[in-house]
Amino acid sequence: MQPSNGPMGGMRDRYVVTAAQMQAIESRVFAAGMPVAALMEKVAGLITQRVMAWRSIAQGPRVGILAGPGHNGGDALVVARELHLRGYQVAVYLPFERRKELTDRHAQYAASLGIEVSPDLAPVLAADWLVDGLFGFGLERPIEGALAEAIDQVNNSGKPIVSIDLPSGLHTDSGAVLGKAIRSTLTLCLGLWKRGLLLDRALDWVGQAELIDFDLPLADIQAILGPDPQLNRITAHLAQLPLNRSPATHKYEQGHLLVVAGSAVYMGAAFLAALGARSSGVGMLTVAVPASLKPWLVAQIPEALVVACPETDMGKIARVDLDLARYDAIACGCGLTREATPIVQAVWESDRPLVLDADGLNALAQLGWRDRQGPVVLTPHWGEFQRLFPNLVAQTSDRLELAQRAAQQTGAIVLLKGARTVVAEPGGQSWMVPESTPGLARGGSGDVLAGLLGGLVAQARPTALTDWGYWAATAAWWHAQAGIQAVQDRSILGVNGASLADGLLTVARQQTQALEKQS
Ligand SMILES: NC(=O)C1=CN([C@@H]2O[C@H](COP(=O)(O)OP(=O)(O)OC[C@H]3O[C@@H](n4cnc5c(N)ncnc54)[C@H](O)[C@@H]3O)[C@@H](O)[C@H]2O)[C@@H](O)CC1
Ligand SMILES: Nc1ncnc2c1ncn2[C@@H]1O[C@H](COP(=O)(O)OP(=O)(O)O)[C@@H](O)[C@H]1O
Ligand SMILES: [K+]
Repeated sequence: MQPSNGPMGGMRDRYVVTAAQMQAIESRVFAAGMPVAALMEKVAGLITQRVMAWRSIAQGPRVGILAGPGHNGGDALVVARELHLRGYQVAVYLPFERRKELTDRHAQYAASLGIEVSPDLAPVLAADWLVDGLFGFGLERPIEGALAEAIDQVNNSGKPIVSIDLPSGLHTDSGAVLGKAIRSTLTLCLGLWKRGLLLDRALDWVGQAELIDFDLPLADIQAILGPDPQLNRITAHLAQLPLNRSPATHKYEQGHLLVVAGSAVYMGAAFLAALGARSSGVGMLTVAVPASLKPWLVAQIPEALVVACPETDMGKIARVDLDLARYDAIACGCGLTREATPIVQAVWESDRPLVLDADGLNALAQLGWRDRQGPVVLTPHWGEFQRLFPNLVAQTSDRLELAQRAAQQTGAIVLLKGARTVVAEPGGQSWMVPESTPGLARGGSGDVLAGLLGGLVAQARPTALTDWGYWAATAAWWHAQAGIQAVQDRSILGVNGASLADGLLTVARQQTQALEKQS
């Protein structure tokens, strides 16, 4: 699942940069003596290798190259030259009179080899596949006019497109479309992951994304991002799963999670949260549900201790008569219905670590934020987030920034669910989940995550807030990987509680095997 680009690939894979940070890192490399032209050759050589593996001459002999005025265009022109020398039929679209010097020289040399280089788009549109090297992280202003029309034609051509660094027209930091953008099939991000590529709003443009690791020195990366970067892309390398277990351990040492969930209307939510919790490996699982649900739930998940709570006429939990101090963590909210306020108040008053999801969040939006003794993890989807933080939503649409501001404002860990889930903790650390599947976009997926997260923190018992953020991000990563696994096993239609639970265990096994290989 991980891009494996050299022995250090896994290490660089975790970093996420803005355009300014990338520029600063590259400047250090150039200042240290690496010639710009030499780096361009190296990078374009790696891109060439990758695109040749993607489309061989037999699969697509005619290649159209879109080249811009800056070094993204320079990279593209070197790729054009290399593909030409290897026997592809290459045509270059270069619609800019003014170009950076290095780019200009590559354009000249490509033309001297007999490659068709022109401001005419037609030859490029006749190709089998395209390489987009119009703009990289240097895009400064919206794409308009003739170039915007050309991008429309390219997108409407339906040809497979590989973008160099990022789809031209996407803002490197925000992932927003600046006027017009190329819709890529494959994006080869150069050196370090650009922030904008990992945000939901960019996904329809990015296509499949891969990192081309060109060996940026870790010292230069860390000089700009710090030794312990604020923003991390969470991957298999970072996820410390499954949790260590001492041979002499017993069930209470492995964490005790209380799940408070379910109602007559939303019975399944309690079961799905319990499934997620069970797959986390938690030592003891107690599930508090309305009394009438107990026989059914026990039959579904016999290893859970199911507690029958007094219920209202409508089949909702009336109160939770439990000594909450006994639990290592509480996951509350799945399927409680909108009348969950007294339940949320009760768990809020305990000092136990609390994961609040679904109706727990809706109740919190009604109650308003009050300080609490124990740590809180909020796991909203976009709708719940808007209800909880209308003031923040009015300020920005950047999901990562929103999660960060919400964490700062409340002191909670905020896990904002989406196609690419983001996690932020109040101290400023945040995490982006880089891979997932739209197979997870169906009712119930989030309940499994809430249980999984609860089970994980009940075992890991983090203390520092950064560790809380890390474990929340790990749960989100694990859940997304399980979704990907479930799609592989059961098709995109087959992601459900059972296949997700199976997927969680498969991912845990893969992690164990990867660790064994390393040691
Ligand atoms: N040169 C090197 O050695 C390396 C180059 N890389 C490549 O260099 C790229 C960054 O290069 P640059 O800084 O030259 O930036 P770009 O190639 O992204 O483009 C910047 C150029 O486009 C112009 N421009 C910006 N917005 C425009 C618009 N809307 N309409 C028309 N012109 C516009 C700017 O004035 C500038 O000339 C990276 O994305 C990557 O592809 C590196 O990633 C790897 C190392
Ligand atoms: N398009 C998508 N791609 C990847 N993951 C998705 C997508 N849509 C939803 N998800 C994931 O599925 C889960 C849905 O959770 P949620 O919205 O709470 O649904 P529910 O309450 O019905 O379980 C979240 O973990 C979210 O990140
Ligand atoms: K590009």
